[in-house]
Amino acid sequence: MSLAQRLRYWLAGSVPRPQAPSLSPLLETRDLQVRVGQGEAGRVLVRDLSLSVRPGEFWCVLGPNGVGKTQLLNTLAGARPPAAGEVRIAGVALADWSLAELACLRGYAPQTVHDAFATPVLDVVLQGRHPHLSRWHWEGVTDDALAHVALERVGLAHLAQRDVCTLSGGERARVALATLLTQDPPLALLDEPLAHLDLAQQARMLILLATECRVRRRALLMSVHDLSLAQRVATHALLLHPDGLTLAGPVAAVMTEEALSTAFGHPLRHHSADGRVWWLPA
Ligand SMILES: Nc1ncnc2c1ncn2[C@@H]1O[C@H](COP(=O)(O)OP(=O)(O)OP(=O)(O)O)[C@@H](O)[C@H]1O
Repeated sequence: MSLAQRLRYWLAGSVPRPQAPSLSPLLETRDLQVRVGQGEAGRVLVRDLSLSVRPGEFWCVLGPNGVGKTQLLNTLAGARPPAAGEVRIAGVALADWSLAELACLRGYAPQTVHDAFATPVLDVVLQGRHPHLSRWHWEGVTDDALAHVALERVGLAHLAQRDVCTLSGGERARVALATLLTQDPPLALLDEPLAHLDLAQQARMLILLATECRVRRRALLMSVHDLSLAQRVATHALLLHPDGLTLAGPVAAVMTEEALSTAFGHPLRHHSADGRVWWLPA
């Protein structure tokens, strides 16, 4: 199948996939509390977080090392229970979705992936189609086409038959993104997806993700350390403070020198150049 044919499949929407429901929130939290550790040794990472994420919104999750970004994303994905409060996906409590239904609605790209077995890259990317297949069905030509298109979009079509265990860190991170694109959930949670990428790949992958948001009305929540990149693509930001308090809203309201400097415990300044905002430590 040619690239043009694959793209036609994908763009024409002839492949059944879940549609993002209008503008109702895809993700909501109410008075969410995230905690690690037990008893006296425990620590509240996030307290009383109430949030609504809608189709077309690109949220960047910001905060210093160890503040709780990963644990929060794990909680939003349903991989760990909240200490208090609730998470709702597409209006329904997380626990009320079956795992298969949930996998059609939200995707999660964790910070690191451990590959236990030698597997062709294409098979890893095809795993994104599993939630869409009924129990007794193998992946078909359409699933193959979607996986190839996703690999082309992250610039790794030439590695389709390579053993995933042999990839570099940056290549593996892009395969994780391709798997998420193949899964194609209306809501995607990404934990530092740019961490292993060089500057050019960071820019390419960010443009790709921003296009998913803007053109295809996907909702994204992504943790990221590079404030300048966050400012470039995000529509909204969620800033975590070490004391568990959070600041959430449109980028302009959250990404201020005062709020970021307080959260990171160090003066941070923004500068304008080339029509963009760049963040630097003072
Ligand atoms: N099981 C655990 N018991 C105790 N503390 C834990 C446990 N798991 C994580 N933590 C702590 O919770 C805090 C938040 O961790 P998390 O990985 O969410 O931080 P992060 O904001 O993603 O950090 P980074 O920017 O460094 O990736 C850290 O201080 C971590 O050491």
